[in-house]
Amino acid sequence: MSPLSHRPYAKMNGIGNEIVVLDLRDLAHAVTPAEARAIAAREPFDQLMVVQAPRTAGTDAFMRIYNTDGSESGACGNGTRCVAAQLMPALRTDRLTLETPTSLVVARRQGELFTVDMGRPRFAWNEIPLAEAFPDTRYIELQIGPIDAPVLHSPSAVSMGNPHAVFWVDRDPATFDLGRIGPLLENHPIFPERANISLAQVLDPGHVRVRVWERGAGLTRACGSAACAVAVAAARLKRTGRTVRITLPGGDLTIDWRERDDHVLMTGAVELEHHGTLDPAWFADAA
Ligand SMILES: N[C@@H](CCC[C@H](N)C(=O)O)C(=O)O
Repeated sequence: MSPLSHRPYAKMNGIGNEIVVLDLRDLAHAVTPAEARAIAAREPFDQLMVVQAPRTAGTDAFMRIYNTDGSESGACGNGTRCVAAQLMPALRTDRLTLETPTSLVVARRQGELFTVDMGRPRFAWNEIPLAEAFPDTRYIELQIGPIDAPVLHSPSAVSMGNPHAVFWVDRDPATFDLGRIGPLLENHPIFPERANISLAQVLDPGHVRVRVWERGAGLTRACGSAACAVAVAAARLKRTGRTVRITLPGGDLTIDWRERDDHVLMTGAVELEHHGTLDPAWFADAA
């Protein structure tokens, strides 16, 4: 029987980003991609946040992030807020330091809102990563559609601990068929580790409307790291200031790209949908 059998989980969302939080702090088990996919098939999520016992002094927990397709991500802003909402009451704190395989993330609570320090954005082509050297990633050479009338072109590329491409559009992102275009761009050879794809419409210097196709998960109602990527890319292009409201289909996030230390802070709400228990039958084919 899978060690995950009968484990309780929390189904949550971060402004519509569907998140399952699985607390395995008392169980030494590395969730496999097949197990993540098995859970996604019965309790659909955009990300599965697996919380494990802390590995480093000064941290509160270790965390791994799985997409619907079983792949792992280096960052998940909305999921981190959900993990914070689950752990903070039990640990009797409003501030947590969470370790992932690639970074340390600090989360704070202020009333109903959770702020996650997503760290520093990275803009170098090989850190995003891109398959070719681009000296300036504010716009990269990439387009889809007819060569003389592309549907989308010249995205900004950013790493927020995971790869993002941001296409600037001048009408409501909902009017694009992102469900069709998203997979083509996610898997474009220019992104050797695939990419999260955002369409962003700057409404004014303090407000951007965004729609996201997530790597490994598809169309989503929200993506926190994409909101951060859009905010820093827009500020780099001087299209916005460093503090912006990002409106996603599921709701709003406030992103503050702090001048003092270059860190990106993401603030928003979370919602608990229900609690559940992992059924042993789900893992019958996930060995
Ligand atoms: N929804 C997340 C980002 C999820 C990770 C992404 N699909 C990837 O593979 O990088 C967020 O809120 O940041």
